[in-house]
Amino acid sequence: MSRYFLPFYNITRGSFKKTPNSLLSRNIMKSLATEVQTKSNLSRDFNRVKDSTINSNFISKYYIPKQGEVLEFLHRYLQFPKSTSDNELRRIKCPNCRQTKNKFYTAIIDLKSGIYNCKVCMKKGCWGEYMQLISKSESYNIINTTSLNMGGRSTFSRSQHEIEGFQNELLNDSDLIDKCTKKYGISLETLEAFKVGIARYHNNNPSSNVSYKTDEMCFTFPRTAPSFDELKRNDFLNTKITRIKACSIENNELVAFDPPSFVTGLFGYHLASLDSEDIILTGNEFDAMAAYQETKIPATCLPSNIYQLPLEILPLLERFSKIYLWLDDDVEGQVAAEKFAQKLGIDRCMIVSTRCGKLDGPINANQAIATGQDLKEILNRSKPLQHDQIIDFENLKDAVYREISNPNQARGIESKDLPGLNKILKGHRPGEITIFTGPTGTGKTTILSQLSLDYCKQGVSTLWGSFEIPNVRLAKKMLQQFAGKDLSKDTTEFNNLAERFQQLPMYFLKFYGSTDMSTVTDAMDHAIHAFDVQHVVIDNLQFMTADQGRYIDRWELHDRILSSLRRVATERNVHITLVVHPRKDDKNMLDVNSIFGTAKVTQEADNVIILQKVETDTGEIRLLDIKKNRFDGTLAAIQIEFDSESLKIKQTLPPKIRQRSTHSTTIHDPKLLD
Ligand SMILES: Nc1ncnc2c1ncn2[C@@H]1O[C@H](COP(=O)(O)OP(=O)(O)OP(=O)(O)O)[C@@H](O)[C@H]1O
Repeated sequence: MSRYFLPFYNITRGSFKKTPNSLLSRNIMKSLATEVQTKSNLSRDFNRVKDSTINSNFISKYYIPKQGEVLEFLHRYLQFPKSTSDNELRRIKCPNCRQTKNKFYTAIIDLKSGIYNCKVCMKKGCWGEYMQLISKSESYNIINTTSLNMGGRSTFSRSQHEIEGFQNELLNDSDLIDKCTKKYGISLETLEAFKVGIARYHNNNPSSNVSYKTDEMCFTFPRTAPSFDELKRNDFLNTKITRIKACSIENNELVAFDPPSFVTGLFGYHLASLDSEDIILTGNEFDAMAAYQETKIPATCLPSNIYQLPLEILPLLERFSKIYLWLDDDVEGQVAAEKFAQKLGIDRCMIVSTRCGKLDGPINANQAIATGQDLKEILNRSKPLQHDQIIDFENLKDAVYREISNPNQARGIESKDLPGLNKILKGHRPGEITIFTGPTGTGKTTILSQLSLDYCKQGVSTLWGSFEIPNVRLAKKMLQQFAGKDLSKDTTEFNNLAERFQQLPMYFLKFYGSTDMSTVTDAMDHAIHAFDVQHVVIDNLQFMTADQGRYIDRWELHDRILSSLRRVATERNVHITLVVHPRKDDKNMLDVNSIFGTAKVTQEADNVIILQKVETDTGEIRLLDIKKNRFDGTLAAIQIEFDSESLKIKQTLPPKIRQRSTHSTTIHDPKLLD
């Protein structure tokens, strides 16, 4: 039966209704007529991102600017908007017209929607288009580990023929299919529809320490993407398998991606025919299958294991007028859902809360199906994200409950390498600024490299701005820390390690040495949009601003930079770690007043960490000394030891944490140094 004879469902009004036959055929003709158009738009958007480099700045046409965003952007990109009689409108230079003396400021932009139109060329455009035309993507200069030549195979490890056979392997294993039905509630038909299979793969999950040398039997979840190169029927969306995600059947920590380098594609994308208006986006494959099985709405999941919606995926979702974001109903899941809704356009996104207010309800679609819930009902109770405005407690209640019931997630990501740090700072939270200082050459970069890697392995997408040491040297240091040993003594493991390392959401700014802050801010903004960056490390303020501030005082320049970083941290909800050198004084121990700059530097910071180098009778020791902690005020120091094999620090055992009063002027009790 052709898909056009399937009943049309209308769930926008919260109910499933069969469409009458006459209307149905009209709808069919209409959708057939628009399909060719939809397909060519999809092809154009898809190819634009696929063929471009990592600098691409694709912005969804559904994206809605936040309050004040349009004006701020116009000022930042020196567009000098002119006022009009209407307070909501500004006259601007048209980004499409060729400008001549007589033709200036020919366009009008709406400050709320960002929609612009030009009275000379008659071009009308949305805010996303305007931003793309004005901000030059080449200037972003961001690279990932693949661009650093640390491996990066982007072709399959198996032949196309073998990959196509994975599905049959599963179909022949009735015990496993039985298990899927009993354990996950997923039927054979659903497994077949999503082309799920089985095959042996070795682990390349960077966050697990499990051996990656032996192959394990895994479920294979293919990612599919449109294929435009064949001259087939134009009313049909051809797709092809672009990447396989393999998850061990026995151990869910074991995950492999084939090819390891990112390739555009989504799980179950082939199930969304060209006339599909709606799609469900879930956290993982079993959630997507559960949602599709019960609601019959095409469903897909995030491409990797973390809350990241890469830029390359956005064009694939442009054709849907409604996107249900069905992520885990906890703090991390709902924060990610809100972020993705902004990126995809809040007016077409519905946020699904699986618990539907029930405190002990299921957390995701897979748990919901396993516990016999009505998934259609859960979907019907989804809500749109509110536009920026004042909200009452009723609207905040669910979020407050999620924070109370998930205190660990609310405290932030904990360091696995330095448990003592968690006892003091409690975790690494978005929206904060950490100032990190210490005497020259004592290991600031080394420690931040280790800590950022620690958080990144747990899914925190990270952007490094290394203005002092070249990216290749920093990445080499990080890879050694990732391996936990000196790779120069035995290079045989390099390829395997690089394959796992490049799965990390780790990005590097290509800027080096003195760089204008507005250029850095643009790149940061872009990385937050494109790679869902949650942690930015800037090493260091002095190198980034060297030779700048000729016309203003250097300290004033630093103050302005701190204000601008504060804005990014708060508005974009990212953690910014900034290395600031101390003033040149020869005091043995440093304190907050030793940090270079005015008091504003430490005032703007939520956390201040000082790497102390202390001479004792028994030799020199190093401490990580937390001097400011806005989260709960705990101040203490931990003693650390450096291992030159792994280039990592560890806390000396047993942890010697000494609580100190915030107002104490005593720096350290010498007994700490035993
Ligand atoms: N805790 C430590 N103890 C001893 N040596 C260390 C320690 N941490 C790092 N090192 C080594 O010291 C050297 C300098 O380290 P690193 O570049 O991290 O210091 P830094 O404080 O960032 O330097 P700078 O002040 O120049 O920015 C490196 O060779 C590194 O391997």
